[in-house]
Amino acid sequence: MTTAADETSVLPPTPGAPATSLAELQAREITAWFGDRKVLDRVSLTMPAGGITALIGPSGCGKSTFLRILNRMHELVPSAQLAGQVLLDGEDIYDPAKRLIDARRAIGMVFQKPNPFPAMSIRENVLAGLKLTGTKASRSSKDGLVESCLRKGGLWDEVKDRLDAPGGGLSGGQQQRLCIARSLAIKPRVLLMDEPCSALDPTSTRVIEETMKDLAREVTIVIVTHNMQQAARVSDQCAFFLASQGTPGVIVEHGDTAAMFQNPQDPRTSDYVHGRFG
Ligand SMILES: Nc1ncnc2c1ncn2[C@@H]1O[C@H](COP(=O)(O)OP(=O)(O)OP(=O)(O)O)[C@@H](O)[C@H]1O
Repeated sequence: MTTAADETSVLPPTPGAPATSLAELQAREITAWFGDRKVLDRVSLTMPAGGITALIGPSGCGKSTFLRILNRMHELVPSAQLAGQVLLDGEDIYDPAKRLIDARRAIGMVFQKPNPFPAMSIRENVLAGLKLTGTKASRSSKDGLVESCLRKGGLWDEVKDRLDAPGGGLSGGQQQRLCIARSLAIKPRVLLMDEPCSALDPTSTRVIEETMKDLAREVTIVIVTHNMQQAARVSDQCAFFLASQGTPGVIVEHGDTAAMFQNPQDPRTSDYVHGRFG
């Protein structure tokens, strides 16, 4: 179980630090186990800087596991093991010399179920990452951060007059956008989204999709989705995962989203994207 505290237990950016550049994320030969059960086998994927990569595939093929490996959340599971590399702009986040906290700071995560701190105000939710790490910031810089993150999360206009109202009082779609704003407050270079719209209605889903497209200008996005229309609408590239008959998950095919949907190279991809299984 992942909690909101996991999501925000990261260091805030250094005050006055320059804006970060777009980052490429590269997974190399990732193999993952839970206990002695191998669930991913030598999965490699480059997620381009400033692009939206969608991870698609049937239930149980390892998409969420792969996503959680991308910001070192897999290692929170006691039985979990891993081989391979995850390179953020060429530097392996699993290098023993690297700090876990730096990986979590650079690579944020938004979960399937919106998980704001319900009793905290909207403003406090956005600032939760700063607060948890005890970082001092002036009232005016916090105000600016709250506004910019809520704007980027596509929520500002709806909440600007009630920033002190509890986060738990927002609708599901608004709560998810609040979680996006909260993850942005620590200025991640990559944002991982695990089925972020699966608990939302179609209108909220479209608002989040528009928010994602805007965000991709400044943060690399990787999204797990079961919704093929959503993958087609939002992503630049797709990776199709499959774990056939108890074998570990692999990427069957990946590439430009339009090509994956219109002219897939593998018949299994064609069957999946056209809804013939999964
Ligand atoms: N904490 C865990 N402990 C043991 N096995 C796990 C754990 N989490 C996932 N698994 C197993 O790893 C495999 C991959 O699961 P994962 O959740 O990554 O798949 P998925 O493609 O994201 O599925 P879904 O689309 O249903 O979310 C599955 O067989 C699952 O049962």
